[in-house]
Amino acid sequence: MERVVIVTGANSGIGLALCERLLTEDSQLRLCLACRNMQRAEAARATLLTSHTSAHVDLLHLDVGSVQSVLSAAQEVKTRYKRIDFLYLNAGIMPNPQVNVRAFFKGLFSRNVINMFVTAEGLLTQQDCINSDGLQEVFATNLFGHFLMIRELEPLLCQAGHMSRLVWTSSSNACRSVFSIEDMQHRNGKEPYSSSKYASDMLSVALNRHMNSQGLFSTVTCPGVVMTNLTYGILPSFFWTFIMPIMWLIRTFTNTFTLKPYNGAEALHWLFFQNPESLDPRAKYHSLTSGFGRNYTQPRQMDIDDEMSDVLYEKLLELEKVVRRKLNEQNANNKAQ
Ligand SMILES: NC(=O)C1=CN([C@@H]2O[C@H](COP(=O)(O)OP(=O)(O)OC[C@H]3O[C@@H](n4cnc5c(N)ncnc54)[C@H](OP(=O)(O)O)[C@@H]3O)[C@@H](O)[C@H]2O)C=CC1
Ligand SMILES: CC(C)CCC[C@@H](C)[C@H]1CC[C@H]2C3=C(CC[C@]12C)[C@@]1(C)CCC(=O)[C@@H](C)[C@@H]1CC3
Repeated sequence: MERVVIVTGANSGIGLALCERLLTEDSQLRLCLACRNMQRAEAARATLLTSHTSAHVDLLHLDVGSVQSVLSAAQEVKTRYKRIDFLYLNAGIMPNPQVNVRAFFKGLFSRNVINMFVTAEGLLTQQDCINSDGLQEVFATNLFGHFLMIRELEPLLCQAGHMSRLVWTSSSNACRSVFSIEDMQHRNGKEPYSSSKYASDMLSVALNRHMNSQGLFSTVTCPGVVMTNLTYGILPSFFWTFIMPIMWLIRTFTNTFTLKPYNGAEALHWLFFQNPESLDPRAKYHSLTSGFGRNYTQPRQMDIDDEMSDVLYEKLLELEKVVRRKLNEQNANNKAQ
């Protein structure tokens, strides 16, 4: 039976590179690109079909930052497929990023310099906003929409005698000290991206505890620093081109400067071939590229508290109830009018 693989945010960057790599390995896949912009999704599909002419590539309209869109998309998935083998939770945003140039130059001459280039800890802030569901946009896109999608697709992900997989594109920018369980949406902070990525790491740990017995396994990855639309939103592409020789040099010290989307997708691709029971649920699987350009995957332990990850899971379930209630009320009001 052909395997069904859904990738969110598949129309560009790491998501698109993953699709390309998966089709190269298995042309029998049923690959579904879940994207918010159908024009960009069509273009990505056309690119994939140019190199894989007989591939099965479906499109799904999904704005993962909108509750209504997630519910409609999940409904559509249930009519199309009987089972999901892999759900790659890759879509992500970092809106209005600001680089703290002072902290950067201070870090450059500190003992922490390598860590600064790997994690960007303390270097980046973002301006978040509230979306039409009343949720913080970064939290809604990077975490909650994906959570809701998983909940909706449980019947297709948890099937007797079969193992299904969730794979998160997290980040080494995920930081425990930035996340607060009392403010899981990060309404009061300036690092919503880092907070949302740490939350996805915790959610993955909690999902494994709650869902492994039903055949659902979750894994977290970090693609490294990759030149994509996300990084071009931090600094313009000409700047990155200008500092490229320095980035190649940094690669010889850290291996986390994977730079190309193909390299950044390494861990996502590697996980596709692993037995989920042999993976460490508390590890983040990093895509790495050596100074000589060799790609490989390496697990690194995450700094996660089991108790806090369970509290987060419960809080997400509570929020799910609230947003569903709100949506039902809205729909009832619309009908009454
Ligand atoms: N680049 C890097 O250095 C790193 C990236 N990551 C993570 O990798 C993932 C992929 O990002 P990357 O490839 O770099 O950047 P891109 O911006 O190229 O890719 C992000 C993808 O997510 C999609 N997306 C964004 N918001 C939504 C939404 N609301 N609904 C559906 N799709 C959405 C984008 O669609 P659209 O084209 O319509 O905007 C795009 O396809 C992200 O989760 C990011 O946080 C992690 C660490 C480092
Ligand atoms: C002269 C300039 C002020 C130089 C600034 C360099 C920074 C913009 C980069 C240094 C480390 C980079 C980095 C990321 C973005 C760009 C830097 C801050 C990420 C945060 C991109 C997205 C991620 O998820 C992380 C894994 C990256 C970590 C390193």
